[in-house]
Amino acid sequence: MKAPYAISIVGGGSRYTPGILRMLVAEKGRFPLRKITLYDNEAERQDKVGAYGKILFQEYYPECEIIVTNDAKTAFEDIDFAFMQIRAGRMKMREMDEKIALRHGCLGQETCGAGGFAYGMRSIPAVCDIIKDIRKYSPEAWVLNYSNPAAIVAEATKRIFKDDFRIINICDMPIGIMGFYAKALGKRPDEIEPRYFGLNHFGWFTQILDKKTGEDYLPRLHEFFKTPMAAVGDLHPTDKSWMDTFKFMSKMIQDYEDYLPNTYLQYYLYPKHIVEHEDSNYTRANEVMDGPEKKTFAMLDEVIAEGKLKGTKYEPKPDELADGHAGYIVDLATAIANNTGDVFLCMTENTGIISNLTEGMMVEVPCHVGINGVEPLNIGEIPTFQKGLLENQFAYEKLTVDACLEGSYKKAWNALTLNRCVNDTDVAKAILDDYIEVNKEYWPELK
Ligand SMILES: NC(=O)c1ccc[n+]([C@@H]2O[C@H](COP(=O)([O-])OP(=O)(O)OC[C@H]3O[C@@H](n4cnc5c(N)ncnc54)[C@H](O)[C@@H]3O)[C@@H](O)[C@H]2O)c1
Ligand SMILES: O=P(O)(O)OC[C@H]1O[C@H](O[C@H]2[C@H](O)[C@@H](O)[C@@H](O)O[C@@H]2CO)[C@H](O)[C@@H](O)[C@@H]1O
Ligand SMILES: [Mn+2]
Repeated sequence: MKAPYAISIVGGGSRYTPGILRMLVAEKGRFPLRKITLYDNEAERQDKVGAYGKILFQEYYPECEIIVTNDAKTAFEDIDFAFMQIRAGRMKMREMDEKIALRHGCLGQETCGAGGFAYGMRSIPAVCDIIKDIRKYSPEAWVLNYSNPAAIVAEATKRIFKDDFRIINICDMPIGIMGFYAKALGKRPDEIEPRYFGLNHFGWFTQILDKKTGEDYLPRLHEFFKTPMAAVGDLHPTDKSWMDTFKFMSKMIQDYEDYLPNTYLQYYLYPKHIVEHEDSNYTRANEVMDGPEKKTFAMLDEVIAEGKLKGTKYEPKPDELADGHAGYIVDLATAIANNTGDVFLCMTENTGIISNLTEGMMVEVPCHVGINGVEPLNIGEIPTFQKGLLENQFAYEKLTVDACLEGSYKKAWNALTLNRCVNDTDVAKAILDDYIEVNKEYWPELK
């Protein structure tokens, strides 16, 4: 692999793609491209993103070719990287995932609880079929996957693409939280580094280290975030449900003295509280469709109508690039291409990294990343409380992948019963049967 690189963005119609394109322009010095291909199984939205991308690259990256396609061969031939961010079933199925669970009195969430189970059952075949295509045309391309639910996708890709070290599953939540910690510390995000363990969307920060002095800021942050208002204010100005999520972090920190929790642990440690505060007629999927998604595509329409970016209100400005989502995946690709060994949180097989957890679990831990892939830092033994939670969550994730790959109704039922957000045999069956009804075109048949 040599610069300038060729990359494919899989799920090119994603609302995150414009941000990634802007980040690639900004990082062309460290990570130069010769070709970028947008690939999607739908045309309408991707064509808009593609038209925006062509204007952006015409003005800021003329040396890089940009192609928009629904054809796998065109998308995956002769590429060095695939950035994957598909949503199997799109937002309409996310809405179903969330509302069906709530109808049964259980958490409805994109990647957690019963919602995450339904989403995982769709994502496994969709993501794995695409990776098979990528491997057909570019056997050594790096596959950097954001497609959720990343924990379940990581467990499935580990099994189906054994030892394929160029498939890396990642999440931007810890980096989003770290951005928040940095503000509270009065530091830049790149001045601090996490020590962390867990499964994806189910983990804990154990240290927040100053990269220069090695000082651990976790105790200071623990004290700071015990004050509810400190956990939000202008530290994370975003929409209501994210503000609520970051506010709730204070409650978790007051209740749990050890470590700093990933925000997603709220769903597993306080499922009753969360369900009581959900609106089963208007869930996060509705908020996203009415909010960020609508805003992004309105922006694209305006830019396309204008036919330019320079001199308009949408002209990309360097200080407006603070996009954790785009930054993370571009930084990761840059670390691989330049063999930097920088530390990223990635999902990787537990080969003794966490000595008292099941071998093979796809744990999310700090890894040095370079041209030979991820090299995890050792974690050692973890406390019984976290071990108990993680082993149960892993059993749920493993059974979900088993159910999908084997077409097993029983294992799907077992998985849902095990999930801390369901935790009841009869409720699990009722939810499963409702999900089967609406997922016929996405799930394998379960017998
Ligand atoms: N890992 C993380 O931390 C993280 C962070 C943010 C978003 N995400 C994930 O990124 C993905 C994209 O999010 P979004 O809100 O932009 O979703 P979206 O609804 O815009 O979908 C993205 C694109 O995927 C395409 N797609 C769906 N199935 C496909 C298939 N089989 N082949 C090719 N394309 C397909 C859709 O047509 C759509 O254009 C989701 O899975 C989301 O959960 C992950
Ligand atoms: O509810 P959504 O669709 O807005 O977000 C779901 C995703 O949330 C996390 O990603 C966040 C990120 O952590 C945050 O810092 C900011 O960048 O927004 C992102 C997307 O909204 C989570 O990591 C993803 O897995 C979820 O898909
Ligand atoms: Mn995530």
